Amino acid sequence: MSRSIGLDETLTAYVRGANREEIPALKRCREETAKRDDARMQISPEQGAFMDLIARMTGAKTAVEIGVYTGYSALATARAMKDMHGENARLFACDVSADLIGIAETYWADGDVADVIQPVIGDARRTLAGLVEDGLAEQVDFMFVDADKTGYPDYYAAALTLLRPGGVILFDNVLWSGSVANPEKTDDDTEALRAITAKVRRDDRVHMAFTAIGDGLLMAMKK
Ligand SMILES: C[S@@+](CC[C@H](N)C(=O)[O-])C[C@H]1O[C@@H](n2cnc3c(N)ncnc32)[C@H](O)[C@@H]1O
Repeated sequence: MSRSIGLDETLTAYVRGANREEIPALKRCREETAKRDDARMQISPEQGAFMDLIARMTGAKTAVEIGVYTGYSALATARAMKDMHGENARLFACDVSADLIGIAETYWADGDVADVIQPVIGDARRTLAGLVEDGLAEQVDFMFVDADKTGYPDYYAAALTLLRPGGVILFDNVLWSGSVANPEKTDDDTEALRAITAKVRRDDRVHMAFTAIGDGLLMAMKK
């Protein structure tokens, strides 16, 4: 599991203690995922709390997540959505890995949100195009992008079609552990993250904020 960039252990503990306790299914997802070698892919509990609130602030009834991993962020989001809209909420949870979706589904069942999460296995570029074909243009309230960094520009283009006016998109990892501010880092992922930040910054179709929550969270609201 990740911790917010720049915070030491003491401040991280304070931030976690200042937030409300996770529901048991989120706690189990976090604790069991921590035993995996790739656990740093998971968002932090404070980012989960933040996403819960953004979902509530946008009144999210229809949402899309790209990059599920073991299901923590989708569970946090779907729980807020189901509290507001009951079984009418729908979160499309996209990942290339059927194995990971299978793990996530155990936590979603535990958190009583399996009925409002529709897992979609495959490359998210195709999944998003499919959602547009299925008539979801301008129907989506909230999107969270936390997958392959070089895909972010494509996900943003699709998001501008899918989001309703006032809908919000969050891009995770836009600080990339600080690499984006290091001119010596020119790998594809770092360059893609710089590019999406620059693109959103100059895009008149959205309001935006670049924040240092987690590993950097770029937020945009469609006008
Ligand atoms: C950083 S993890 C997501 C963490 C997750 N949001 C959480 O809360 O724990 C990134 C995920 O993106 C998935 N992924 C990578 N490339 C993808 C693609 N092109 N389409 C869909 N999912 C992808 C990976 O399989 C992985 O599970």
